Amino acid sequence: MAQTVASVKIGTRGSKLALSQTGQITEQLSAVGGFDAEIIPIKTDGDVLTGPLSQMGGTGVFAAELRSAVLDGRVDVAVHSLKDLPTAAVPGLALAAVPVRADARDALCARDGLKLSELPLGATVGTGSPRRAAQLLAARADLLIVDIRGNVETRLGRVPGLPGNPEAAVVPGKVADLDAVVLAAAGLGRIGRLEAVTEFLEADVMLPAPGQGALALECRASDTDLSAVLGQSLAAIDDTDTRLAITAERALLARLEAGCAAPVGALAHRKGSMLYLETVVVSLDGRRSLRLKKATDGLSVVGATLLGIELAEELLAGGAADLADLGAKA
Ligand SMILES: NCc1[nH]cc(CCC(=O)O)c1CC(=O)O
Repeated sequence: MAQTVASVKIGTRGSKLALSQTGQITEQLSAVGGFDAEIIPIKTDGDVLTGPLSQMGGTGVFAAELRSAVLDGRVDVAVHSLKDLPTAAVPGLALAAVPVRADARDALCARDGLKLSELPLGATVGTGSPRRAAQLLAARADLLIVDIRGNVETRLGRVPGLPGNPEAAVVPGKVADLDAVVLAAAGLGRIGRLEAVTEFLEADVMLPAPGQGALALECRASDTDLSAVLGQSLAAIDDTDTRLAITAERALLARLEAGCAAPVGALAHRKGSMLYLETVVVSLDGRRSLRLKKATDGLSVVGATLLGIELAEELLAGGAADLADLGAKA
């Protein structure tokens, strides 16, 4: 490289959350140095279309356009939220880095500082996620789940009085009509809205989506020019434990052939010489669930993958497919 500084194009969705996480990652990559970085927002169908997520072809819409931008050279690297990245491998793309995971938990953001157990009978809780809805109903059958979508701030805006919400008068026509919403703690942290959280939901109440809280950097698999410039930086931000955990979670999801709307939670973590994976499948009404946990001492990508596949097969043997439509996209 001698004295030349190459410019690396980093692709991201254009939402505030995506821009903020991409900005943070770009700073970490640049700290290792040797290149200039340019952040390029890519519009995705998920950003443009409105209406229920379930009618837009699933979460894959968020990732597909970013992925084609990498493949056709509009950008060199894409920064994805890992939980929005379909598990099927895309020829020509490589998972270049998985940075250390942020808080994987879901978080309740309720009016008046209320916790889940303190919400009044029949309280309204907003979420567009069947996984969150089913687990909320499993904990509190009386809740009224309201299907909402939109970006993180729009969702927070549905709950009156949350710290950081704009004054009601500033957003005419927007009603704060819900008792609570549930969002990923990681996303709230990345846009500086953690003070809206009234309760972090632990794994026994709500298991997160596979990959939640983690990011993925994807680049062209055969781009040797890029790896010469960026290889060291990518290696520096890659986190082995996070890679193992998300590998197990995603192998489970892939083996279940679970669609984006499947009420499946999964969370893995390494502790000492073991990798643990916990999973739950819940019927949409929250009445029936199957929860399993398994560990391996195979601390490798292969070991993690096998752990995910084996736990998925135990779920299927236990009747997971009778509890819920695992392939559900709607
Ligand atoms: N489905 C949207 C989405 N994709 C990634 C995050 C942020 C958290 C993360 O990186 O896992 C969110 C928002 C949310 O679920 O609250």
